[in-house]
Amino acid sequence: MNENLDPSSERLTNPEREFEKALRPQAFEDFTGQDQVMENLKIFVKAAKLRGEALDHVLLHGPPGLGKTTLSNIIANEMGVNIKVTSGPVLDKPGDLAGLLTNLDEGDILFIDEIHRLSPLVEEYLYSAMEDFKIDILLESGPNARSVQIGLNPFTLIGATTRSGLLTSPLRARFGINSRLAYYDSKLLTSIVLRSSEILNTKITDEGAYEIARRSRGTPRIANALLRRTRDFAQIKGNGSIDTEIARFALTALNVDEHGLDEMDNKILAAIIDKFKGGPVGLKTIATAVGEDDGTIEEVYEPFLIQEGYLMRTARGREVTEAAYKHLNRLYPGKTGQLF
Ligand SMILES: Nc1ncnc2c1ncn2[C@@H]1O[C@H](COP(=O)(O)OP(=O)(O)OP(=O)(O)O)[C@@H](O)[C@H]1O
Ligand SMILES: [Mg+2]
Repeated sequence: MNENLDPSSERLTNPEREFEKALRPQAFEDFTGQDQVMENLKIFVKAAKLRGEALDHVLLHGPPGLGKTTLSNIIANEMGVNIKVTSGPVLDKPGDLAGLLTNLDEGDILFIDEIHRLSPLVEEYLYSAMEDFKIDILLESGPNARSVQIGLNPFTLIGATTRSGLLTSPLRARFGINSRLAYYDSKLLTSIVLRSSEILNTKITDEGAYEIARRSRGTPRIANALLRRTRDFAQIKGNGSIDTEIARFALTALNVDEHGLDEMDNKILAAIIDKFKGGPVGLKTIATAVGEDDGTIEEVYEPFLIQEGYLMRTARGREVTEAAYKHLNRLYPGKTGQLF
């Protein structure tokens, strides 16, 4: 897969990160889509502000690039509070967390990205902080060591995860607000592409924007990345503005197919068909066959392939659908058990 189009933010290059920042919506009204989630959040934020209280803890989950980090920053802006950002793997001892928590002002937000990767020790430490706004701190060490409980300012924890299935139930239960972000449809992504083009000062036709949008795996981050690449093609191969023709040319050159599946999507489907007779086959086996991490396949690629009807998750493993055979121009052997 082209590394710049990788939907997972961990692998973004520096210019990509800068670009994301510039395009990131700052207020509720700039954020497109996720209507149900947004409607609720707006109410919760408004109510918390009216009462002059910290917002309840928020868990945001969903595939990479759909707006979890963006939304957390928007919530901080709308609440008019500070946001401190950290992530699960970075917090390796309770002490790290204590330092962050004791520095929060009333109502502030602590954003923990990849919250499914907290160590059990840190996670447990978080429980009383979230529930009672209290933590235990160890004073001195050795024989004189004793722990004292200190109170924290009421704060809001926002946790983001691409893998909510890996959260423990005690942690999950401590979030009052639990929002799942879904893939965006082409219409919403078209408006996101149009908005981004305006910020980037790039001319684009509605049809050109739609062409990029419908091939972006339902993901704003990918739509923006494809827009950026397409803009390069428009500058070098055209007159700088983007229309359908330039968009098609660029997307083909970037190995994004007609249906918006990228190289890894197609590799996964092809492996299941060609090596495992269409499945069912286990996730780990697929991962080995395509040379990708099984967690990444499960959290990044699979949800979209399932949503688009190319793949099914069954009790016996992953199976491709007839649509996958058609998509890859392979002869469909019929359903299992009805082989001719
Ligand atoms: N609803 C939206 N409207 C406009 N732009 C959006 C929207 N959601 C996301 N974006 C754009 O997509 C980019 C990626 O979003 P963001 O970083 O918030 O995703 P994420 O869910 O946190 O991903 P990850 O799981 O990889 O951390 C942002 O820079 C932003 O510009
Ligand atoms: Mg993020």
